[in-house]
Amino acid sequence: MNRTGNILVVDDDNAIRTVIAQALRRDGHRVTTAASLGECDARLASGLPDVLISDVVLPDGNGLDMVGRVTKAHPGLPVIVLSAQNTLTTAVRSTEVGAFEYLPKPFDLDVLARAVQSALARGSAGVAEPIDEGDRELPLIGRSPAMQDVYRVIARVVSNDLTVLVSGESGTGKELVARAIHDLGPRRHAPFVAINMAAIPRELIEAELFGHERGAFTGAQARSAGRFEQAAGGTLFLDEIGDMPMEAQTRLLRVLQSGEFTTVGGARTIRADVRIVAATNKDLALLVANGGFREDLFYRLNVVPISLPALRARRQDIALLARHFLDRAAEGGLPRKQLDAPATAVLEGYDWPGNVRELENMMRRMAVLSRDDTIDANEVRAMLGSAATASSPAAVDPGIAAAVRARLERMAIEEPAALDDGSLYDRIIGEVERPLIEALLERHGRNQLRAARALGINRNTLRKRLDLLGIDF
Ligand SMILES: Nc1ncnc2c1ncn2[C@@H]1O[C@H](COP(=O)(O)OP(=O)(O)OP(=O)(O)O)[C@@H](O)[C@H]1O
Repeated sequence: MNRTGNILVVDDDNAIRTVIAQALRRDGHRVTTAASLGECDARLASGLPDVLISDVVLPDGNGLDMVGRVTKAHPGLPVIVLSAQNTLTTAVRSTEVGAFEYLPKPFDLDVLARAVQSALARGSAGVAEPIDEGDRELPLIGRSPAMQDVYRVIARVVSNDLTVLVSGESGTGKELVARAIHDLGPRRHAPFVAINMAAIPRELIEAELFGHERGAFTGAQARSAGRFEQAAGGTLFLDEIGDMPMEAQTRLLRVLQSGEFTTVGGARTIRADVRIVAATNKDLALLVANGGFREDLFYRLNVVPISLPALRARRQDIALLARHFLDRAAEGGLPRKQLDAPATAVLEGYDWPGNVRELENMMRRMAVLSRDDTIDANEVRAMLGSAATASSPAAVDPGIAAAVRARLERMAIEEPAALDDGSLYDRIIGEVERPLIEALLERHGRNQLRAARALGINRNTLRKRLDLLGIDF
């Protein structure tokens, strides 16, 4: 059954305030509103609501500072933060100041209604203690809805020790997420230690993880601390966990169950005081189904799953990331460069099989190689090679796209039957092909060999096309 309660909505945008208030009233809640921090303080002074909903940017100050004060003074009051500044900073700051929930704008009213329900259900049963916030730089760039989801999960796990399993294609930022979880949480003053299961010989993985005693195996000349010990108090990042050999999986599972581990070849048992973040670019559930990964270990690791989107699934972040990497290159002493709008469009149209890493590397190369301060679309296309032109809808000149659309519209009026008679492809391509070939012949002094080379077709093909299109040569 739905609970109802007193809700205070703080937002300086009249329309948003009204829409939220109406929706919540429809659900049976009693709603008061405030358009500023001053008004909010006045409402709070005359009585606490059951749930406070607040925007971040308010005309007389920052909503998050107010939320921090309110949650400190009234730890039982659940606060839902709304924000159009959709960064990891806002998501994490919201959690740190003790907010119950963070919703990036624009949000779905149903989602807000559900958040209000769980806030009422939680009531004073316990809201996260506010954490003191220093000025920490947050590394993850991206404002797409897919990244917002990632930020919300990160914000939820930073202050606890739940095991996180990050999955995503290579270069999507899995290690960066692991580091963010470490850097933002209470373990940040202890080490972050990474180990890549795919990069270490299989027979050495257990010794690397748990350490070994002198003489434990051939070549073990001295006692060596493993990564679990090195990461004590901090975070252990198990990269490419899908490549972990079975025996090591069994041992890892025992450690996760008992909270203790034994060094290889030694009787010493050591308490495992680490937070585990694992990552995989393989489908671990599939590996489990095929018998390549222990099911019980999978569940132990997959307590909080974070799935990172491929860059092509969040194209709206590409411009932001590209600028960020150019700025970083400039800070690192390389020439400062910027991208013009068509160049950005080409980047946005490319599929980025290597994800953010590929974009980062390319921006560094552009910073070095591009001649002008402003990088243009041709340079980007040249750098991306044929892949960009072939796969990228954004790489099509907008003028050509508009001309083709206009041609189709004219056809629809003048000869509508042609739209359905199966000749469309040849007709339209023919219309584009003719001026292209003519222009190139002209450019190369009617030298067919050179025109064919420039077109990337052989001379015989060019001749056939000239014949077919009835072009004089
Ligand atoms: N959202 C992001 N914002 C800024 N930089 C990013 C982001 N995602 C990834 N990067 C950068 O891209 C590069 C690759 O990221 P990372 O090493 O975390 O990827 P990964 O998924 O762990 O890759 P792999 O599976 O190949 O190990 C790094 O240099 C990282 O700093």
